[in-house]
Amino acid sequence: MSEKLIAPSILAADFANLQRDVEMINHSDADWFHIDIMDGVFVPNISFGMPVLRDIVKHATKTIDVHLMIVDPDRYIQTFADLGSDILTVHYEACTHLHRTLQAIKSAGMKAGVALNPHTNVQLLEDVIQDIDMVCIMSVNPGFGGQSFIENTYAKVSALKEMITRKNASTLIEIDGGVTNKNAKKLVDAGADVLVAGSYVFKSSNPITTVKDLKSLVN
Ligand SMILES: O=C(CO)[C@@H](O)[C@H](O)COP(=O)(O)O
Repeated sequence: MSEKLIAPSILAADFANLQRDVEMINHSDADWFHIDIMDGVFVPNISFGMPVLRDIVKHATKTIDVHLMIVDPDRYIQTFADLGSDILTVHYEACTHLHRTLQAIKSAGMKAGVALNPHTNVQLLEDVIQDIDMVCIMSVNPGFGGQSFIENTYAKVSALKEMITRKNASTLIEIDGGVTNKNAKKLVDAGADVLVAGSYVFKSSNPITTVKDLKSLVN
């Protein structure tokens, strides 16, 4: 079984102590930085943009996993590559020409991810799954941290895993929203490879221990 990865979501960090929180992730057992970019149009919230990402990248020593919750993401693919994103995830619901967008992300030197809102059926990816490096299944409605996990996610993960295996693809499955020690093992057992955790890590009394425990729970 391949190693399961933990990606703390910077959205739940203390933005007045951002360098401290970035260094904390550097020194933890976490694998990736998960960075949420929200435009206030695709989702009803605005997070932060390029200058903040640039400064995170300056201090981060791990993979930069950027999740774009924005309309018309094609406009910014090269910008996020230049800023140092390793993985760029766009929303299925925001892309008219998803195949073209995936090609553009890869041509810019990044891994290409596709995020699915809770209402979006995984079967819609059947014809492009071999072109996708990672599918991010949203287990909350995107836009805010600290929401409750949607239970139907387990069934989506199993269905997607079945498709990936059947198509002989090497796509990773990432889960984003409401991840805690209560659902992590069940998600991995269903086929998840990467767990994004925001509030559960940053609002805990000892984030380093929380990440360590989460990591060992799923490996
Ligand atoms: O994309 C999002 C929210 O839209 C997530 O990345 C959240 O940041 C996860 O936060 P928690 O649910 O773990 O607090």
